[in-house]
Amino acid sequence: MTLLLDGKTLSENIREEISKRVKAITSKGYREPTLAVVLVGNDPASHIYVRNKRKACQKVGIRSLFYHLPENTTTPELLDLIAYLNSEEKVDGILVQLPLPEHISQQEVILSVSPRKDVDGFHPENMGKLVARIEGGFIPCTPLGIDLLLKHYRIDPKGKDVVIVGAGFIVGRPLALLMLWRDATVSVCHIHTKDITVYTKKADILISATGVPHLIKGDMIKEGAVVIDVGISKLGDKVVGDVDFDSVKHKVSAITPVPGGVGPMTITALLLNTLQAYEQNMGLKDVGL
Ligand SMILES: Nc1nc2c(c(=O)[nH]1)N[C@@H](CN(C=O)c1ccc(C(=O)N[C@@H](CCC(=O)O)C(=O)O)cc1)CN2
Repeated sequence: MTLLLDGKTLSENIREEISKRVKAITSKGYREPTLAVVLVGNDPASHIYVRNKRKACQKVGIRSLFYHLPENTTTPELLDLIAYLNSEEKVDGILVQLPLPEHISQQEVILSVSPRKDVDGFHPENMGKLVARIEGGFIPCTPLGIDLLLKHYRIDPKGKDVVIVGAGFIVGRPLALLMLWRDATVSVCHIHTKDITVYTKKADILISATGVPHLIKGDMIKEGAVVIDVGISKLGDKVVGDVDFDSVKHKVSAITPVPGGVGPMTITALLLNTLQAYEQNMGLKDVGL
């Protein structure tokens, strides 16, 4: 029997716990946690993600401040806004929705966010903590969401062959570091990999994050593997993942659906990171809370 790794239900349960924690803290007279969400331009998918993130914040008692800047915003203008948000004591977390318009330097923007408010975990200081296995940094949201999903279903990457298809900055690279932290043997396939099937067929845990609809077919997978699908694409009016679910589902021991798998876990991880930023900013652990 194939196990469906249900990110939607797990997310709802974790969000309920976050909500309780926020209520417990604010009922003692502390201000609410605050996330600044920055969106530049009019990418329709980004608008939807930002709206969903803000809705999720509202539901658990996190205040979100929304900064929507026009498409022609310059890098210095965006850096000015981030400098202001860095200096604002009452802003705990800063999220700059990606992708940014091409004329903006993503690298400069990522470097400008204070590592203490970097709830996306993209700043080199947080990535460095991931490399060095230092607790207390921020882990990027999709890798953290996948880690939580695996833990919940008691799928331990330790000693397993984990194959990641896609070496992007948001998912593939930080996920490889996190799976190494969990003591997996990690392979990362990317656009220049000669034959990804050589790798996918060996995977105990296969994670695909390419955005290429139905790239992964049943004949590319080992019997009994765990398959995690990070891709989200539109085929007509249907939302599909990187994995050809129908040809894969009978061959695997566990699989995430799209939608309802990794996507909701990404947003839940953002809420957890924001709560962590808030608790660190307010020194709540120091006062025994
Ligand atoms: N600053 C960031 N930008 C981006 C990130 C990120 O982590 N930080 N990740 C992606 C997009 N993303 C969040 O921003 C994201 C994508 C998808 C989902 C989601 O819940 N998907 C649903 C399906 C949605 C649909 O029907 O279209 C699902 O899988 O169930 C959440 C977050 C790029 N940018």
